[in-house]
Amino acid sequence: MKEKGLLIVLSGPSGVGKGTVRKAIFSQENTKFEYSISMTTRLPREGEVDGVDYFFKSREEFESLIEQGKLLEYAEYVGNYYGTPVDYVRETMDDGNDVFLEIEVQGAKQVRDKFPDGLFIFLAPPSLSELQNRIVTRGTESEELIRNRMDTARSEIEMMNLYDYVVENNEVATAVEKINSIVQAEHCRRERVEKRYKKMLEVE
Ligand SMILES: Nc1ncnc2c1ncn2[C@@H]1O[C@H](COP(=O)(O)OP(=O)(O)OP(=O)(O)O)[C@@H](O)[C@H]1O
Ligand SMILES: Nc1nc2c(ncn2[C@@H]2O[C@H](COP(=O)(O)O)[C@@H](O)[C@H]2O)c(=O)[nH]1
Repeated sequence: MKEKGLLIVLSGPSGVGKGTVRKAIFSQENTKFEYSISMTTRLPREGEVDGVDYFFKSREEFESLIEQGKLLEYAEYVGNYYGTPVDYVRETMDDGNDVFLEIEVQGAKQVRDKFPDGLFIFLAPPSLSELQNRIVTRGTESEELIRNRMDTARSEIEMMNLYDYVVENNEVATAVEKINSIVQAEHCRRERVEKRYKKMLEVE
């Protein structure tokens, strides 16, 4: 039987650099992860493409997906819904491929409840002032939304002790290297456990 893929969850406050780090990971030639494109009711930002950055949905469409049980997790974040399509995640893992989710903290908590053996990584900012500086510099949010996202960030940072790993995003390349090593180490750990388990079953 095929080994199941690993579920990798990258989470952290808005503006910390999750998208930047994820894009850097996926731009590596040897990346073997599959990225799960989320659904959202947020309007596309300039340059964002439906089916690439997100699947953009109306509130009615999103609520219907919730009712049909089509989402692995979802959250209402600063006035919009965001969620992960469950079929894509399960099918990809069943095919033996690792799935990479880039989601906010409430959603990560729901995934943890459903997939306790997933790999949960919290991307942390060097400081709150640098976090604010990054959201402001990105230039995509109004002043009010920046305030809301920063308020939410404080409570999100308090949740970082629930994660398997915390990676500080000081330099993008260093954060990417750390995440690669964490995933590699997790694969090795699982292989070792699997071998011991098979050996034990052979003996008895
Ligand atoms: N290590 C870094 N050093 C300096 N700037 C960074 C770093 N990582 C990301 N940034 C910048 O910070 C801003 C926010 O990054 P990004 O959009 O990737 O964050 P995010 O966590 O995905 O945000 P959101 O959750 O709102 O989607 C961008 O302008 C990005 O270029
Ligand atoms: N719970 C989920 N959160 C998600 C998902 N996809 C993205 N996100 C997170 O939402 C915030 C805001 O995103 P933005 O694109 O509007 O800046 C950010 O933290 C994303 O990581 C998802 O499927 N579920």
